[in-house]
Amino acid sequence: MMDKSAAELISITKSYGQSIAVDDITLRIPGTSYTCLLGPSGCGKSSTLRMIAGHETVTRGDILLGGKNITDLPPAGRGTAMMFQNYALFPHLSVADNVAFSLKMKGVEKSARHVEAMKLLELVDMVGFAARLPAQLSGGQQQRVALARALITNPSILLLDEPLSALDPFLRLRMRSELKRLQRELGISFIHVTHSQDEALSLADQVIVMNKGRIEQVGSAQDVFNKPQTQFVAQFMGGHNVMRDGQSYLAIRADKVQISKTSSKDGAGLSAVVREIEYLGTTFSVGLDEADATQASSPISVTISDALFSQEPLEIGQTVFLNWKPGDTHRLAS
Ligand SMILES: Nc1ncnc2c1ncn2[C@@H]1O[C@H](COP(=O)(O)OP(=O)(O)OP(=O)(O)O)[C@@H](O)[C@H]1O
Repeated sequence: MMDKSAAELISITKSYGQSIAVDDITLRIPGTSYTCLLGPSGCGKSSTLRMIAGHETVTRGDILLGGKNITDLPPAGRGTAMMFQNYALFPHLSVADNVAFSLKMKGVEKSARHVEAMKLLELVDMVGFAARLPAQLSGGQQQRVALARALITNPSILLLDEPLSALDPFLRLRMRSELKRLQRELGISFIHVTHSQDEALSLADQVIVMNKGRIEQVGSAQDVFNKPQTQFVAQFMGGHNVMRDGQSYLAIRADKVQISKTSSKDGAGLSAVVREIEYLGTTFSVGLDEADATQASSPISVTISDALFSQEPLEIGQTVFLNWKPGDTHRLAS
């Protein structure tokens, strides 16, 4: 039997008037998986999520969940639940009543919905806060309540729109592992929209990189980071240099480029001038310009360990030679 939490988007397009926000995307979300939709602002990731949730109509295409076509179903009839960026809790309702809200709408009797709400609050470790109002909670606690409220409908897919962006960096890391734990424990699929590369890489079984309403690349976190297929993905994921090689482009990770102060005997190595040195704690990031570029070329970024840099410190303005193993380069499609 088909996994209830597997979804398919088939040739989905979303237009707002004349402008196309999502342009004919086709996508498979495996069951019981954590998927991140990643891309810059305006690339269409929220529109895609809202179409899956049923909060936005689909201009063209079909959405299947567990093999069933849900394209034209109302949000509550889809088997999806959504958690919003601002949590959207009702300020005048207690935590328990917020969590139980959708059961009330379904006509579930008071004591039964209270029992369910407490179960969900236990799942997110918030039982002790059941009687409080949202205003009496921290941002992280409000978020847990919002999660409990979304999960009480027993969805096959939980949709999360920038769920961590309102939290401070410390809490963000904690909630990140919490989300992953919940997804595993519940055995459903999470689809999480983010513009943060770190967030997507650390959470997702499947990363979907979007750009201008289209999908640039789909793959595991490691694939998308180590084997970017396009210039956009290499540059957006960061940590890579994109270099022209004849008619095409190559990507190479910043930590795979070696800097030496002298050229090797066979004269190999790209001559470059050090323009910037940034200390990042355990590593140094060195920015360089190609010394004899015939045309405008983008700066090259090299990451070296703290230990290596200390052995042979570099100076701004110094000319050095860059080398890398051919096997570490990666040809880009465009
Ligand atoms: N309700 C709307 N009416 C008109 N245009 C819209 C509407 N919602 C989104 N858009 C446009 O559609 C495009 C995609 O927006 P969307 O919110 O899906 O992108 P996003 O990748 O989620 O961006 P962000 O990270 O900034 O939220 C943008 O150009 C946006 O201005």
